[in-house]
Amino acid sequence: MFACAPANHPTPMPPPHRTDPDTPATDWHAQELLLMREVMKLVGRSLAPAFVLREMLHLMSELLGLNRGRMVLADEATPGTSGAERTASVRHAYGLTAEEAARGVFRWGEGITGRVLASGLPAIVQDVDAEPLFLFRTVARAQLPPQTVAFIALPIEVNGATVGVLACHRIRSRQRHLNDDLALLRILATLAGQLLQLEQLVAEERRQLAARNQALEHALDVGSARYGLIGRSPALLRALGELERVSQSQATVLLLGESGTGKELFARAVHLASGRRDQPFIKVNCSAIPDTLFESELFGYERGAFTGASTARAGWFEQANSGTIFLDEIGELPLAMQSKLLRTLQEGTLVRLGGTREIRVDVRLVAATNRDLAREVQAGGFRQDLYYRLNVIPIRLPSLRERREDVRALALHFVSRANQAHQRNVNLAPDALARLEAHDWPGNIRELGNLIERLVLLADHTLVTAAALERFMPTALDRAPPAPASAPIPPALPAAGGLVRDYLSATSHDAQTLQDALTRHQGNQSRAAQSLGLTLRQFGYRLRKAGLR
Ligand SMILES: Nc1ncnc2c1ncn2[C@@H]1O[C@H](COP(=O)(O)OP(=O)(O)OP(=O)(O)O)[C@@H](O)[C@H]1O
Repeated sequence: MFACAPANHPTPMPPPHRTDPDTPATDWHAQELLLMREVMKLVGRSLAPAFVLREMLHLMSELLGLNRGRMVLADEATPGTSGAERTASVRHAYGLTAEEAARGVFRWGEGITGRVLASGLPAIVQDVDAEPLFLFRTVARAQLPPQTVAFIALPIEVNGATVGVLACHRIRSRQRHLNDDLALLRILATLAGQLLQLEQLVAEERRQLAARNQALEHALDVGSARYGLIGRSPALLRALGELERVSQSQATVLLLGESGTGKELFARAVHLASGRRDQPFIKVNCSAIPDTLFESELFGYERGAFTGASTARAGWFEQANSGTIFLDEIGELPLAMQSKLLRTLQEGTLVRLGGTREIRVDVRLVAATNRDLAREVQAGGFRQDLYYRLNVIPIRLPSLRERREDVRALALHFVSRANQAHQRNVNLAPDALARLEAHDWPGNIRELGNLIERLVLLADHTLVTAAALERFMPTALDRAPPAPASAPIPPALPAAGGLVRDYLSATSHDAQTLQDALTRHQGNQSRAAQSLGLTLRQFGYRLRKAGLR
């Protein structure tokens, strides 16, 4: 007979039977204590429920004759599964074959096990043969002893919800009271629930740690392994992949891309990813050096090479020895210097200005340009042989338009950088981030970085919404076309003695002119300086004087 009894009113049991197979002298109380002691020892040894629960079922059988014990636990509900469709399966068992355990799957409400799952109440079947609801699904009748077999099933609860069933068979007629079994099984079911709850907590904690770990790994990835390059767009990762493939070789890398796409950061990444990472990285902006100074800047000079050369000086190439030299805007290199550069690249030697001695240098060249060098070659402005030499490994850097997915990450990166620099606490609202993402960014990352810096300094509220952002967004007016990439360097700076610049008043340009030049060139200081006929250094000095930097 099947009975679903509330926890504190177990079904009354028949008196012990004479045909009890147990030894009359069995001290059940001692057996129970032994079982509890062993189970507690197991818990102390391992909190892994799989191990403890299986051993618990084993001890139930060995010490108390509660056979074919099993834990039937709720299966993960797939989204949209209704209550009635939920299932539970045998997860831990003792005395069942693998096939029997595999058959033990029950829907909520199905058979005795399903009813315990659905009601949360214990069930005692005094005689499985007399109970129409008994399914014999897991263990066929033929596999059970021929005597009258009882079945006990108790709910396992976690946080007040039924998550499974602890069940077993026993010969009904034994010396030992069924009520005693029920009382003990209750304790074991409670313990099982606590172990499962603990397992859930550990799994949740582990999930949180894994997520945190992933976030930290991501930060590390972004911060160091990926050389400070923010972004995960396929276009950026493709360029980065190409970079990493060639970084170990000594070949010259030519970085191609619009202004502000991160060519300098990439050049540093080539250096950092190579075996030269502990050696110098020297950056030379070719557009900031007047023609007359190129040779002495790049290759150095000997004492007395020109008026004012009172001591010898090593040029950038020598200073970059064993490391990497980054020639930015290489399209600006005058033809005469192109030949000298080619010779140094081919022969690995240089001669200082005013000297005769050949100096050996081991330098890896990374060059960058936003010009179409092939066209320059056709137009006669760039040496073909140097072009071929430089173009061994061209890497094209995507514009920000081509990797809008990165705009958010970049914007947040710049916000945090500017907040730190200016001790502010400005944040971007989701609609502001969406607005930034929708913009075309003709000035690329530099333009985005500059906008965020202005915003952090000037925003009225700490949370910047799309509406508040609007006044900072570049207008058509700001988008005066940048100076043509092939514009000649303005004929400012006639050099005395070929190498010493003329004096130019430090107040030669007012703040507004400097700011306008910067705006016209999307914050690119080299180009802004160039457009005013200043060197980068002169421009920087004037910016500082005008309080703009
Ligand atoms: N992927 C990136 N992650 C973070 N910051 C970036 C990234 N790319 C560029 N930047 C930042 O954007 C600004 C412009 O980058 P960079 O100076 O390297 O551009 P560029 O292509 O060399 O420009 P130009 O050709 O005008 O010299 C810099 O402040 C740089 O730190």
